[in-house]
Amino acid sequence: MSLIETLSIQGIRSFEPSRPQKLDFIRPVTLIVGTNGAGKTTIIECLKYATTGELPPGAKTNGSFVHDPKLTGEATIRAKVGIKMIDVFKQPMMVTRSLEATQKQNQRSVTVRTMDATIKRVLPNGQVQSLNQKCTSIDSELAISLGVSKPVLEYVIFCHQEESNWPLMEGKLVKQRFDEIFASARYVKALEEVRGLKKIYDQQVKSTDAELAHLRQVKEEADAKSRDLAEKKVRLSAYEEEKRKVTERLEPLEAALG
Ligand SMILES: Nc1ncnc2c1ncn2[C@@H]1O[C@H](COP(=O)(O)OP(=O)(O)OP(=O)(O)O)[C@@H](O)[C@H]1O
Repeated sequence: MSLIETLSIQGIRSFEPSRPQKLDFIRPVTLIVGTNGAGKTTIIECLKYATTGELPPGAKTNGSFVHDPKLTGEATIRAKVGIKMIDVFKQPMMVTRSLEATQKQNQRSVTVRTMDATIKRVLPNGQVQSLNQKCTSIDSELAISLGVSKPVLEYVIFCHQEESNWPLMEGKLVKQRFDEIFASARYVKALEEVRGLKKIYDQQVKSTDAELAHLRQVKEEADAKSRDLAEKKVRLSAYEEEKRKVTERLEPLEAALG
């Protein structure tokens, strides 16, 4: 089992951009309590963002996930979310994702860019391994390290409160999400591939059967011909024997005739 030990948040919603704030998660369970607007949802959103790379609903378009640049009077706010965890292989690792929100002059909207995502691992030999999104898929690496797939993290464990009713949504979407959660899409794909291969092999069997029938007929003809040849050879050797006997009788007669 993997375990998230700490979460560090900087410059996300009401979490200040000038320094990171750290939360320690305790075992067996950590309760997050606070008044309205205290930042409970933000903590879950940060956990979801750190583990899946997915921003909360609407955050890409209205930029509200990052601390509002208008509140500090700065054009750009750099935000960072990090988790320290123990992976399924019992190795410690750290995940950091950073974002940047820019408030353009004379524009109300804020543009948000994902800047970087890194994983740092302490290997069993004590060496520190560092991976970033330029050299690997951080989301896939994390799913392996956490031992939980991205759809389970996104739709079940860190499901956003605004999306918690998704099982009651339109049937097509519910099926799509269940397929993702149970990873059935790859089985459907594999099944499609197996069906395609079966079609190809069925056609090959059909044409091989037709060829076999033709070859059987050719073999029967060849067998008949070889039987005919053997008969003819027997008759030929009988004729040759008869010819030899006739020649034997003819020779003294020819000699007598002179
Ligand atoms: N872009 C932003 N910049 C700065 N502060 C923000 C930004 N977006 C939201 N906030 C503030 O961050 C806080 C977000 O709180 P959050 O929704 O996480 O609280 P909560 O504890 O889950 O509240 P509730 O119990 O009402 O669900 C609010 O106080 C909100 O005013």
